[in-house]
Amino acid sequence: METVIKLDRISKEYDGINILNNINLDIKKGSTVGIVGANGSGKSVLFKLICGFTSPDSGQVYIRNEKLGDKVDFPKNVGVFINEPGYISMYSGLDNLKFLAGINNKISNDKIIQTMERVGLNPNNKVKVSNYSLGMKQKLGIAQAIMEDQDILILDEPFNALDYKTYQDIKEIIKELQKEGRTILLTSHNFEDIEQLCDNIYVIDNGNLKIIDEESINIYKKR
Ligand SMILES: Nc1ncnc2c1ncn2[C@@H]1O[C@H](COP(=O)(O)OP(=O)(O)OP(=O)(O)O)[C@@H](O)[C@H]1O
Repeated sequence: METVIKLDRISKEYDGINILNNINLDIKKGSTVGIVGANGSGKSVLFKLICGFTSPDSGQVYIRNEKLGDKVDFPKNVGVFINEPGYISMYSGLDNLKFLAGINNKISNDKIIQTMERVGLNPNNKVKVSNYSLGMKQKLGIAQAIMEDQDILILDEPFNALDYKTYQDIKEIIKELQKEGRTILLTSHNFEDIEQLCDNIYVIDNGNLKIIDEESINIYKKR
């Protein structure tokens, strides 16, 4: 299976502390990979390195065999969901997505509307995003990450602070995206979700990235 994300000996430190220490990672097309680790262990830093939002102190990130920082700083066709995504608060959800879609200008308004409906948002809802509930904002974030049919999805805590119904809805959407063959990188503080959704699970521990195998999985379930 083709490798779509490759981290080659990546190190990153902040304020003299090694957040990621010489890590390697190889993610195959169409797989779902979970990253777990304690608060502050470096999960978001890892995701930001893959999105090109920050650069490593050493090592290389390759997305679809293209080295970041060479010809491209930001990889193409990568959908990113980060916690508390920034929106234009006085715009409606639809207008926010239209604005964001205008950057690449590759999808129609119909596609945006369909994507909103897909994640359970009403495109005709004129409520400003500043008045959206947290769950609505999360759904809008997912819509933005998938609306251009991005084949790589970086989902940092997509289930955070959701009510049960919205949590289930977003989980179902992720399962559909898996069936569509998208490559997904996921974090969650709920190990059960990670276990249920992911083909491979890694933990960041003291700057090291280790795969969680069948033998060690019970240790993490208990945490
Ligand atoms: N821009 C930055 N400047 C300084 N320190 C940073 C920066 N970004 C991240 N860090 C530090 O890197 C460490 C890892 O942060 P990161 O956000 O990746 O943790 P995390 O594993 O995603 O945590 P959580 O589970 O709480 O979301 C933290 O100690 C954080 O303070």
